[in-house]
Amino acid sequence: MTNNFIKQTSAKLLLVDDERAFCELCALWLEQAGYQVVSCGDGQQAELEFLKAEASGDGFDLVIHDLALPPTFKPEDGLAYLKRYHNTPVVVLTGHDERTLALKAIELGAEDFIAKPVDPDFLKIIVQRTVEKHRLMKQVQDLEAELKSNQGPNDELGLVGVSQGTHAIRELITRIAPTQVPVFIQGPSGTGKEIIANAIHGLSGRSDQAFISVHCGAIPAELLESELFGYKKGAFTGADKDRKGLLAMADKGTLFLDEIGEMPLAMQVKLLRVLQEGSFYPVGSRDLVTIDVRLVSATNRDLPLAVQQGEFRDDLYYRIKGLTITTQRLDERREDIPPLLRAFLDRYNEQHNTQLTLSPEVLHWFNHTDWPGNVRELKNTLESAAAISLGQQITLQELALIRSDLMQEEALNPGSSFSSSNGDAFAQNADLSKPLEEQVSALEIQLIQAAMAANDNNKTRSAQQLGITRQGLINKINRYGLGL
Ligand SMILES: Nc1ncnc2c1ncn2[C@@H]1O[C@H](COP(=O)(O)OP(=O)(O)OP(=O)(O)O)[C@@H](O)[C@H]1O
Repeated sequence: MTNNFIKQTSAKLLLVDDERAFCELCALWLEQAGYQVVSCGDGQQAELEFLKAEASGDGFDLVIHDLALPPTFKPEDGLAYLKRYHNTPVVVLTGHDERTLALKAIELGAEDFIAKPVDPDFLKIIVQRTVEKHRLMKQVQDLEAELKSNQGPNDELGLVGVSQGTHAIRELITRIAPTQVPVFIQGPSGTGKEIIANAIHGLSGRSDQAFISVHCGAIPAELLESELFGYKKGAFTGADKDRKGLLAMADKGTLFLDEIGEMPLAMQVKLLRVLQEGSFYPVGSRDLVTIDVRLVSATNRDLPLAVQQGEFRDDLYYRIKGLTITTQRLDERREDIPPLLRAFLDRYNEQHNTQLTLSPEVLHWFNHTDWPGNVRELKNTLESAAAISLGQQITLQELALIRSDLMQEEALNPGSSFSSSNGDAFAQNADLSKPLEEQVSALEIQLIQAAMAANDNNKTRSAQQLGITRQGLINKINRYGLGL
């Protein structure tokens, strides 16, 4: 109630009417109702005031606009002003017999109309209703935007994250995907290189064709050639029928050569030839196969160094290099951790038809632990914890069952990680001289602060974590005067 009152009374209004006495009277009524009012006698001056306020970041909440203004005093001309106040509601002032004009104004986007002579109570009601409606709409828009940005653009790219690095990669993907330029992705293991390759394919003109992923390091060297090129029946012992290779399968689509740094030198020569000529012979065949593939390759090795050391062919490196995308270790972009957790937990809940959340301590631990295995390790840890969790909320004790480092930390520093979630510890620390209500409030404050700290002060996520509504959380923050 108090909040509403403060908001309402601090609204800023632009009043545009050339009748000075009327303007002054209206302004007086509105100021008495607690509004800030700026009055203008003509449309041009009003537009100037409007733009000035917008530019200063303190725009108007509502424009009240007469339509018969100088120089023409024609209401039809006044209608032209309406579209200048984009995103700000306008209430028009009309003569008492100007019903058609009022309807036209509404059609053009005006929020409402007030017929002259103006009744002060009616004016205040219309102003209050319009201002409040737009504030609510704005709040909804802000919340939606906040929700989106908290999750990180978890769009069709599937690349979750809010860090500058992740944003830049997303931008590169959208720009390079529609072209035919080869893309080379380098970065540590588990940082999303395959997701990036997939996203490039998904946004390219080849998206309805195959995306063939070849794990060059996982296929034994002696099999790599037949896997890539395919073979003809009888080409070698065991080749009892013709078999199409991965290169041919990728025709018209995207070929993703993962761990290309592991490709044996002999195979590198053959691959280079295919990339240069766009054709090859399957093993044991004389029939030339022509292919058209978009090449995306990835490695966690330092490929230029491998080139220097003679372990990777420089001509192949320059052929595949095209545009280079470099992914960062998760520890270098820790702000991606909360949105990644959110996305993985949402996915887990959807797949398992559960509604698991993370306790504030668990979230805190995830945010402050080192992740040498990067996003893959984070995801596996979260999914394992979710799988063994018995309640609605994953607790630190459950996490400790699958993370020996957490156990050790607790053994070395008893009570450190578990204190606020361990019932026994809490009971031992309880101060029975204080009333229950006071202690419950103290615990509530602790949990709110922990959730807010673990969620980078994001109220929506903290509320989700605590299992309450966002408004509920805000009420508690205000009630306890936490000023978060
Ligand atoms: N930004 C991200 N958004 C969502 N999921 C991600 C992100 N980064 C990585 N992952 C997930 O982490 C796991 C590992 O990602 P991926 O296989 O793409 O990494 P990689 O860099 O190719 O690893 P490697 O070098 O070991 O092949 C996958 O389950 C992937 O879905």
